[in-house]
Amino acid sequence: MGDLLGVAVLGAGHMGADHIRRLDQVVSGARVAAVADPDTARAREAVAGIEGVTVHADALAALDAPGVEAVLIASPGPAHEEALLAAFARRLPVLCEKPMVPDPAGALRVVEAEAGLGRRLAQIGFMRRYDAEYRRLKSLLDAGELGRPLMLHCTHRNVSSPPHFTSAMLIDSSVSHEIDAARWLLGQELAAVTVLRPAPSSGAPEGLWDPQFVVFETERGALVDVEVFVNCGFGYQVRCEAVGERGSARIGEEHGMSVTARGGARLEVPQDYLDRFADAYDREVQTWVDATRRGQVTGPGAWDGYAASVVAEAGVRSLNGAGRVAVDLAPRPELYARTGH
Ligand SMILES: NC(=O)c1ccc[n+]([C@@H]2O[C@H](COP(=O)([O-])OP(=O)(O)OC[C@H]3O[C@@H](n4cnc5c(N)ncnc54)[C@H](O)[C@@H]3O)[C@@H](O)[C@H]2O)c1
Ligand SMILES: O[C@H]1[C@H](O)[C@@H](O)[C@H](O)[C@@H](O)[C@H]1O
Repeated sequence: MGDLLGVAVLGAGHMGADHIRRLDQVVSGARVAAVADPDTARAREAVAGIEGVTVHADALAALDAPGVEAVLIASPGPAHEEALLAAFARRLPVLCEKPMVPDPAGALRVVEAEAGLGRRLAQIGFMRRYDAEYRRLKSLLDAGELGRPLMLHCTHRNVSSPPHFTSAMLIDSSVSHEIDAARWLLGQELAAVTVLRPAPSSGAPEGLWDPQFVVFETERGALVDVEVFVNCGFGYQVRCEAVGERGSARIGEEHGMSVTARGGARLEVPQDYLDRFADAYDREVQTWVDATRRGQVTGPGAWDGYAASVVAEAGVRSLNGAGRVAVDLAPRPELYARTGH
């Protein structure tokens, strides 16, 4: 390994371009060595001013480019499986954006491929685990101050959804964060899911079931509810309240600047995830680079990505009329024996 970890970034869209900037300007110990995007103009724009980086239309060509020692996958979810398996074949450590692989069968193939290597190479981009507020809530729950957790009440609102967004993506793209956060905060698997939907908002694109209300039952009898509303129009709001037998704790309320002007006061609300979770993404990628340089994987892994896909797919079946759907996970390979891996 050189002085700086050489990273290939696959996908130079919203997330990929932001990660390229982060690797180049924020994170220490790494450099962008290669970028792949079928839209090569977009890739070139994302690396403008960065030296020593090669641009590729094909993702696999970027993995084989000079100086590549690790991979950051920020292409759309359906492209992730091929990229993950190709990285494993080359023994390259990977940070893969969520959803790891939206289809559970593909997600299981990724788990089995990594388990077959006998060592972890993949970290999944569930960045809320690196958010300061989520970490405080996790510490509080682990310390037992709230007593046994009974419920999590979650809110996940986006100002608007991208044009390609489908009703299923409210669950397998947006709620995938709550699925991972709930599993991590509670240290339990999610055992069943029921999705309800009110009459759609008139602010949602025609045909999109937005908002939705999702209820998870955990394996030890806690409940997790999620309001997901991706065309709310007014702000990016991610909240979570944990209710235990002896207390409750709430995060996500106090973001933005408090402004007093013209005889009134207002609290500015972030408008997107890049703003709300900026520090979390920075900590996520820095931690990944540091661990990779030590030859370790410390963050959420392929099993977490797989579990999220299975739970989300059950949620999509519920959304499509199946009522309460039980979650059926494959046996957990020994490689992922420890919670959160
Ligand atoms: N962690 C988060 O909060 C967060 C936020 C946004 C997006 N994401 C995830 O990041 C990923 C990318 O989302 P986005 O919003 O940047 O999408 P985007 O549409 O803005 O960008 C995707 C880019 O990938 C390119 N691409 C398509 N197929 C490719 C392939 N096979 N190899 C390489 N590049 C390919 C596209 O041309 C496009 O430029 C998704 O998995 C998404 O769920 C995560
Ligand atoms: O891909 C994005 C991203 O994961 C965001 O964090 C989430 O708030 C959005 O709903 C989702 O569409």
